[in-house]
Amino acid sequence: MGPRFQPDDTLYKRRNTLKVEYVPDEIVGRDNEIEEYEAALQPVINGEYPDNIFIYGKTGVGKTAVTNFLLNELQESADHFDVNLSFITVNCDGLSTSYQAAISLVNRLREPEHHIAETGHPQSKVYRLLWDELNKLEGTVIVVLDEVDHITDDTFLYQITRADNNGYIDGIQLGIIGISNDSTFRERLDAKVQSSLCETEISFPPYGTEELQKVLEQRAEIAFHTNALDDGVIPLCAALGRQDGGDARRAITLLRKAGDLARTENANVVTTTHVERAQERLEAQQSMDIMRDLTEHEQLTLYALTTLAAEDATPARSRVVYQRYKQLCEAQNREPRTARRMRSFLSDFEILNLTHSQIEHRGQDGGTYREHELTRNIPTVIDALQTVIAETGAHSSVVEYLPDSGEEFARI
Ligand SMILES: Nc1ncnc2c1ncn2[C@@H]1O[C@H](COP(=O)(O)OP(=O)(O)OP(=O)(O)O)[C@@H](O)[C@H]1O
Repeated sequence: MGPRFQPDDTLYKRRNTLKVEYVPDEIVGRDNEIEEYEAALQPVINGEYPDNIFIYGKTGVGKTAVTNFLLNELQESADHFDVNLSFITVNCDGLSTSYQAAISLVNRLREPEHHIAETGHPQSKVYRLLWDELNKLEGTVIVVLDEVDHITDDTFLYQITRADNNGYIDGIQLGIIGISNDSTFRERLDAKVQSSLCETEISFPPYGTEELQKVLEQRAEIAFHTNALDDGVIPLCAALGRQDGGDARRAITLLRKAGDLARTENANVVTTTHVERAQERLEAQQSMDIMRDLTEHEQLTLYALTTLAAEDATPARSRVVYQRYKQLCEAQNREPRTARRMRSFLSDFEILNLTHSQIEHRGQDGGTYREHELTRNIPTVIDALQTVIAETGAHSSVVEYLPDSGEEFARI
């Protein structure tokens, strides 16, 4: 018998190009945004002071990909015209304060052996070190702050966007590019910071079906062999990607998952059925993540609705869900939230696509009420809620869905 794992290149030419880390050489379907962005960067090549730029849009709409692409092009043009340019990228994910952001930038500017510790310095020293490092550079310096909304206070942005005005830097032309997928971030900024960071603002809207199709076609050409995909595969991934918020990352992941399913089944081509099944799995995984991230009382509300579903008592009225929720809270010695609050959880579930609700009319008296049901199957929800079920106890209706028929769980 030969080795268990055999190389398989029937479908894929370069599967890695469908991974999130892959940086495309070319950007498709973002012409307008690229045009605006290019205009904002043009001063660099003219030797003029660059504008600070603020890029915003939902997740997966190409903000980072376009930024990397244009900065590479800008660097090439700068080299060509002998313009002195350097750029530094800081991903602010994990940096929650201005202090951490300033230290992180200092360290990005220093060689690893000269990095400073992440804590223990007076704030004034950190900024002094930052200005020292920046002043060692020459020409135009662009600092890219990706996921800038993770920095929760304005000090760092205030300092860095005003460094020149305040006389802290000298001899360099500093431009800041802030990137964010939080639509409320800009409004939360102090007015002064807002006006200096957002000198040029570029919005990246969600991708439409046609644009997603272009992105997917470009990627499929490098990732798959010719004829590895059935004709309907890319249009379907694009249409589903559009429905899921016009997110290119998700559309590309869907294509990869469909390819993987086809490969596992030793199929010679990827078909639309593979895409549909891959979509189902992605949705299940996504809702699983969402449910696990809910707060304790949200989980208890969902648990309550699930027990009703397991008793075949859904769609259930908010009032009925509340009774069950209270019972579960009591079992856990938790003070229940008000009925109104619990109803707001139920509305949120609908937005998250975990439940569906509809308004029913009471008949003669003309009143209305709302009824709720799960959109996910019971075993999936129970699986996601296992921690809260372990803490609360297993309601008799769901015992059969628990591992080992709930042997390990206290009963309610
Ligand atoms: N126009 C495009 N052409 C080719 N690939 C693209 C394009 N737009 C996005 N992508 C790809 O989709 C994925 C997500 O894009 P990107 O990281 O730029 O999104 P983003 O808007 O920065 O999202 P986030 O806010 O979540 O960081 C990346 O793998 C990127 O290569």
